Amino acid sequence: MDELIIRQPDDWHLHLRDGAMLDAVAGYSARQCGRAIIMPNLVPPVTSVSEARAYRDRILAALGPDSGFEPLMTLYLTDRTTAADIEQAAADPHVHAVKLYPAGATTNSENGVTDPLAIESVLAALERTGLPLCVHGEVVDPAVDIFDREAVFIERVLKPMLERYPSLRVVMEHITTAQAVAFVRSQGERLGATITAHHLMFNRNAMLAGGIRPHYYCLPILKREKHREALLEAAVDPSGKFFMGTDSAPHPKGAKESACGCAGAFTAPVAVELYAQVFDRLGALDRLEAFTSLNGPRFYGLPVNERRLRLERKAQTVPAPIDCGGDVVVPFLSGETVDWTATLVDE
Ligand SMILES: NC(=O)N[C@@H](CC(=O)O)C(=O)O
Ligand SMILES: [Zn+2]
Ligand SMILES: [Zn+2]
Repeated sequence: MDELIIRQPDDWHLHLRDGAMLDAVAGYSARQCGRAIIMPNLVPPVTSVSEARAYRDRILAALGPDSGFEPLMTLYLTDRTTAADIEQAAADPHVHAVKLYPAGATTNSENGVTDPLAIESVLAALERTGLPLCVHGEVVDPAVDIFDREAVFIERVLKPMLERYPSLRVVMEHITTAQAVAFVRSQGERLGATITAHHLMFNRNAMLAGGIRPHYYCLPILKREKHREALLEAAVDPSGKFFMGTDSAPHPKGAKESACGCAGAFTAPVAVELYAQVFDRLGALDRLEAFTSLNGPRFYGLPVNERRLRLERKAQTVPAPIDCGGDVVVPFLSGETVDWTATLVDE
């Protein structure tokens, strides 16, 4: 197959940032995706419906009037979030989920939740309203090895949470382990998961063997090969529980190429192409559309997109570093070649 036309994908986990960075990066996602779940880990974080609405307006302004892109907003949970905040979020047409960052787990998570099982009234309100909880699923316990933090989170936090709140709807974001794949499979429809392109493509050798490559550093951290293999099986799984979430997370070049580099891979410029390459090499292009464009809308209770995206087997070079207000952002795999080229089909 050298050409394939699929329903327009959505990105169920995306960081667009703010200000000059937002202006520089937003167009890359809008060129491919119809909608995206917008992560709220700005500085300061997006914690209220009014802040989410204002952020949504800034995203739409950055894109201009003809983008057709719909930002699906989320609220950042803190120790101070109330059940009333959740009721208000659930009633708002632009807020589609709330995000749980265990405090200290990842980039801009300092204001996150200290003890996820302690926010009982918030979890009860989520269960009552049906608003999904998106989770960065890693424990922050310094005694737990960084490569085990996701698997330990499932045992210590996610399992008890799903038992206590049997109707709570949860998306385990950016899963990276065989344990996460098995756990998502073991639960009913109310638990879904997103998978990034970079976790499907690479194991931790890509980051650490033959030199340390900071652009491969993201959280949860890349794992060993057997985990990547489990993710590949999940991505092509007919269950519909796994869907595309790029976790495209731009940072200034200097913050990544540093003695203490920050976590995040900016994959948006070629996101769908990277997934296409993965599915193609698995001989599973026929499963791509379900993963990129059908499973996510089903989980979130939204219609599928009407537009179509054309994928051609036409090699392209991943863009050079992008200028944004004096800083530079380096796309993941910048300067390297990908096998596919995606273009939106005109309506
Ligand atoms: N994934 C990352 O490594 N970084 C994300 C935060 C996150 O999604 O955990 C970021 O905001 O930079
Ligand atoms: Zn995360
Ligand atoms: Zn993220």
